[in-house]
Amino acid sequence: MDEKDTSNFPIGGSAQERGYSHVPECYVLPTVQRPSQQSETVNVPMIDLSLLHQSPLEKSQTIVDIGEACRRTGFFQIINHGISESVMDGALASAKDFFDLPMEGKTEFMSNDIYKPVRYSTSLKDGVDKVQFWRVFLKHYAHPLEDWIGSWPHNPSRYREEMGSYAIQVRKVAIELMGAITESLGLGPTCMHEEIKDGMQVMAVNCYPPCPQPELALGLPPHSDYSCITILLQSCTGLQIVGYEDSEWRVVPQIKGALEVHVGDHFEVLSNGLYKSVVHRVTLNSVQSRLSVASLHSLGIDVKMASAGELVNEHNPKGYRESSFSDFLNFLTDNDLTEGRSFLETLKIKQ
Ligand SMILES: O=C(O)CCC(=O)C(=O)O
Ligand SMILES: [Fe+2]
Repeated sequence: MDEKDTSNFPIGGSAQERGYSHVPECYVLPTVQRPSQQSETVNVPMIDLSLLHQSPLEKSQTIVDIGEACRRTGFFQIINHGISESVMDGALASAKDFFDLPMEGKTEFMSNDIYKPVRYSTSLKDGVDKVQFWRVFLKHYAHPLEDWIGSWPHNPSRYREEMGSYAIQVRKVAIELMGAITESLGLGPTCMHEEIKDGMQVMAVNCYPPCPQPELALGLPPHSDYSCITILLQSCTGLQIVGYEDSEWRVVPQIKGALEVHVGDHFEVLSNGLYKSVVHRVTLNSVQSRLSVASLHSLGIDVKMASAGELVNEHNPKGYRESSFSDFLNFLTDNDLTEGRSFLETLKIKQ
């Protein structure tokens, strides 16, 4: 997620250090938006990515399973994706070290300018009476890595190497998955291959501090990602997705070594609505900080995503306007996602 932010609250440190625990009323969400503390765990489809490299039969069944998951929930988990646990642990550990730096180490990246390719900011809103979304984040472009890594934090010293190594590996997985998804749509594995290969990778490195009353606040409000797909690495549970059939929020389980995959808005558009961009949110806990690294993959900044002609017909007429990543950024300058505005809704063509 990306968002415009109006906070001037000092970022970093524990909730207590920031003084939130003294004024608990200031972050309460309206009752209907508060997270239930008894949410069930979602039964997430699990895809073994190594099967894409096995027999033609196993490969084609895996592509069918991926398509089914994109259609039913817009969400699945992957195992045997080829990224080692040490690389994933390194990304989370270097993120933690960055957020743990004293304020002076982070201020140079602090910005609310959503067009900046590297920025550090917060969703902790310091309005007169609302501090509802407890997230600090570092966001940076990541592809081509050599163009951007020089502007990433140089402190902690491990950051560039460890986050960079994860960035390269997760992008490889994303490219393979995007090919499998276009194939599952009947568009072939090389559909938009060049545009995808030259596309953007934006990494949202998120930290959710412990919240003294997690039942009254959220880490991130409900949203879908603008991307084609997002691959998410998390340090502990907290992510929830909403069921299409019953609108219930359910907890995404944390499975060691697995990564989460979200269908984003741009693949809902490409599929002309056959696949669903998953609506998700982040809940908090009172005990530990939660870290996540969301890697968002899209076409080039000004390259428009349109619904595939093959998927538009009299039974399924064109449902979406075309748009690019920069259209999304322009949308954000006038709209606040934390107030429930949705980019995808603006793309829908009313029949
Ligand atoms: O922290 C998470 O689990 C989700 C992050 C997310 O949804 C985002 O950065 O868009
Ligand atoms: Fe997201």
